[in-house]
Amino acid sequence: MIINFSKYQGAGNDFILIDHRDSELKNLDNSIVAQLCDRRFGIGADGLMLLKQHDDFDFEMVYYNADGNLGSMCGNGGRCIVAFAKHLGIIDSETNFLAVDGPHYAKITAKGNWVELQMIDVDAISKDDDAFVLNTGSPHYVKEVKDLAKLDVFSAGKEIRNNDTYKAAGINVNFVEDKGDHLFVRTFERGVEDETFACGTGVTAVAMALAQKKQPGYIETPVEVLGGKLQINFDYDGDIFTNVFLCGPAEKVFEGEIVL
Ligand SMILES: N[C@@H](CCC[C@H](N)C(=O)O)C(=O)O
Repeated sequence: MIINFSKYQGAGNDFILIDHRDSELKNLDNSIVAQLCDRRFGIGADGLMLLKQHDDFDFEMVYYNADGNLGSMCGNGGRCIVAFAKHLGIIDSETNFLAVDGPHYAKITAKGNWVELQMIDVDAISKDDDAFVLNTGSPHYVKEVKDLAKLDVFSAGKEIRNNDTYKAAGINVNFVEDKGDHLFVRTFERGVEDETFACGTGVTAVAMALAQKKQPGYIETPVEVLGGKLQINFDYDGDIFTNVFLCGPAEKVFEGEIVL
């Protein structure tokens, strides 16, 4: 069986995308996903997505982490699958699609490769010592640090992700340094079990956690990640974050065929 795929990246968070609408591919074994995402024995990616037909939405997004397991919501993956849907001619510049955490609206701006994805509303942020814990479609731990460029994010993130509190369900671990006019964020991702170049639900969680220090209102948060720049916009009334948009580039890198 030959399966066509496209490789996309959003701020360096990279994904294999497969149009599953009339694909011969019925079920995707977890071990095959893990092998395709492997950077030495496969195509290489932080995750894999299937674009599926859906009766009530433009399409459905099914997301697997690089370890082969079905993941929770992936923000950068969501932005990339919107660009993929546009490439396939399924949508024009706006879409409503379904993901694991519910319906999402997104728009592609005139610049072409810039995708603004609406994320779920968030009304709960808890504390773990001096860190914040919240769910933006995926679970996130957010810790402010100094001199983030020098931090060993792999070791520090791995230790938190595997401590007694988080080991069973796992968590994505974000470290943030406030640079004044923007935030610098680095993330150890559950399911990749490594630092990635960007995490969309992660930077969204970071922007919300740090917005608690600000006056309520409409807040725009520019973020620098290892793979580029993202921006998070939302309304914050002091308790709840609504109209949340994750904005950034989503670009096709190459396409090819998988022989299964
Ligand atoms: N890279 C993602 C997050 C993907 C989900 C995550 N690894 C998990 O299952 O916890 C993003 O851009 O949000």
